[in-house]
Amino acid sequence: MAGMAPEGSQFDAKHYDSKMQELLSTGETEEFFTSYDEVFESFDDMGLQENLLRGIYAYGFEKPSAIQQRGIVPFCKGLDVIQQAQSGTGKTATFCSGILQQLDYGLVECQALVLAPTRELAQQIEKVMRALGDYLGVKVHACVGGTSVREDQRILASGVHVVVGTPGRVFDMLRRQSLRPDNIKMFVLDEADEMLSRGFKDQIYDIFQLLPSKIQQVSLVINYDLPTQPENYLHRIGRSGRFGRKGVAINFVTRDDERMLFDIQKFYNVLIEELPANVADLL
Ligand SMILES: Nc1ncnc2c1ncn2[C@@H]1O[C@H](COP(=O)(O)OP(=O)(O)OP(=O)(O)O)[C@@H](O)[C@H]1O
Repeated sequence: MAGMAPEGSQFDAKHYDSKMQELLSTGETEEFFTSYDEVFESFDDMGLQENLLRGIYAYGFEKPSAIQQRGIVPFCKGLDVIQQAQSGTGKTATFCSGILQQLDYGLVECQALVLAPTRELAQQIEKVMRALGDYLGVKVHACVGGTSVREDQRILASGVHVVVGTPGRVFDMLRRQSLRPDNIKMFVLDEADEMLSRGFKDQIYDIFQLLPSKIQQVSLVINYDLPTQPENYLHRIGRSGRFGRKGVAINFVTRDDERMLFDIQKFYNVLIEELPANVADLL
């Protein structure tokens, strides 16, 4: 997991900061920041599988939302992605589509793991994944606390492509080897800010330790304000990426944030591309 110390089970902020300073001073930030500016105004233009498109349209979506226009394609290209968007802007469907596009349906093994902070949210994501992937025949299961462990084990043993869950139960399933991590290649941390501040940090770290080392990560951080100090921007978006790996950050900002956005661009000497004027019009 990003930014976590290789040894020990705690995020080591000091180690992280010194690594960041090192990275910034060598000027090798290009590898780290990739401004992804491609916008796809229709689902049809994204190169998605026919049966995924059918699922998307059958679910009632006609036009992708702002985050979907920018977030689905980089995910499908296998990039590590960080997506920041306000609540209700369509981020769930963004990562669900990205996962559904990339699954190997001939292999009924868990290939994508999504972690969410609450049982309700995990179950909601499961429903969206199942609906969008209806024509693809996706097998998805929600592994959450408060449900029968036996039943979870039975469903996992019968074979699934995607597991959506809360950290405690997911770790339990991995520990019991009911959930085999060998084929997991995509990892999504939904509401990453919430999860990392809720005391899930150690559990997430423990889970991540059990996953294969080459894995695509997506962290979705919602309702994220810009930091009050430009120096902290990299800290925030960088925390979910790995050193030397490429990623994409999409920021939703208001007029009040313009000054800070300007300072951030100046501080890092990067250009953050503009976002659409009105998200609501796109939904
Ligand atoms: N392209 C779209 N067209 C129409 N409706 C959409 C589209 N994308 C998402 N929606 C709908 O908008 C609502 C919010 O979407 P979603 O749950 O993905 O957003 P979210 O950012 O994950 O929200 P939250 O943070 O509240 O969970 C849902 O009812 C979803 O079905």
